[in-house]
Amino acid sequence: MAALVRIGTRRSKLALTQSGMMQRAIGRALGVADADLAEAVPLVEIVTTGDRVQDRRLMEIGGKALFTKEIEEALLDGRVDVAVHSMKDVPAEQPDGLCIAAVPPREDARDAFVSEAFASFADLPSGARLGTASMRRQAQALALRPDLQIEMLRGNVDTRLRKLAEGEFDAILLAVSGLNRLGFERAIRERLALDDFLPAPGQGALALQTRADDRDAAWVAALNDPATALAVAAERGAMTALEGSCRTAIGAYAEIAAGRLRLTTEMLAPDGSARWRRAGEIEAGGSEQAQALGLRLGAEVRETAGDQRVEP
Ligand SMILES: NCc1[nH]cc(CCC(=O)O)c1CC(=O)O
Repeated sequence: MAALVRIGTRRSKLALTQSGMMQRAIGRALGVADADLAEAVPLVEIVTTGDRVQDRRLMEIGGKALFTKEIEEALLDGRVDVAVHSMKDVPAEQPDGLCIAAVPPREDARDAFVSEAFASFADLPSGARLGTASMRRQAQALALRPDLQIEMLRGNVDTRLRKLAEGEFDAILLAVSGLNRLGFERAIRERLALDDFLPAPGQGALALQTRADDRDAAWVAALNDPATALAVAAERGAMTALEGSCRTAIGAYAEIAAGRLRLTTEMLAPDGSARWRRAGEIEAGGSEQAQALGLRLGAEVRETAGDQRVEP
């Protein structure tokens, strides 16, 4: 049987797990039998610059776009037909010829507190070593607990859990969604309140990226969850207005309740000493209005916060 849809994927366990989930979903949408899945909807592994360069040079040479560049080239060349990304790693702008064609239902958007010795964030003793590479998590943790010692924690989810087990940190923060998908939910000691740790824009959601021509293909449309797509459009609108990058501490979270789309977005000083937050809601409708809500609230935050970027 010939390949119907080829999925380009990074090789990290999380990427392979997420791509495998979407492989099964695309197979179902196409009516492919389980036995034919690997041939009809193959996973094509691609190593990205972001995977090769695992140190602080990454921020200097271009940040999160480096996790998607080689996969986008494969899409544009026609070597693969779809890529599955963690939404929060997808830059604001799509390259010419590509689009985010579907946003599947979201996992838990919250951050997880992971620790061997301590049951919750509040239980951390004064001066405890908290591992994270995220400006946002650093600033939000320090806003609540300026006494903590934030330490750089890089690598994929397995590497981060290993470094915790080796005793380099008293606790680390990771996305609940990644841990759940990888089957590590037992590592989670606490799911942190959305209000304290407002998630990264798109956290917990996936993005199905295709060539612009495939935007309306039936197998793509079947995977889209309109409520998640709307929430993510609002969060990413805020991200755009806030010029979010690895060098800024920003958060955005939206959800639909009783037909209304409610967005909260914030920027923090990197040391957690100040926090600028806005919330607003509109009737849930089109993704353009959702994005406009994000752009408006994000611009308001940006206006009051000023430039809170950290120089590389
Ligand atoms: N930047 C790393 C990254 N990109 C996506 C996820 C998984 C969470 C998700 O689905 O948003 C993670 C790991 C983490 O933050 O713990």
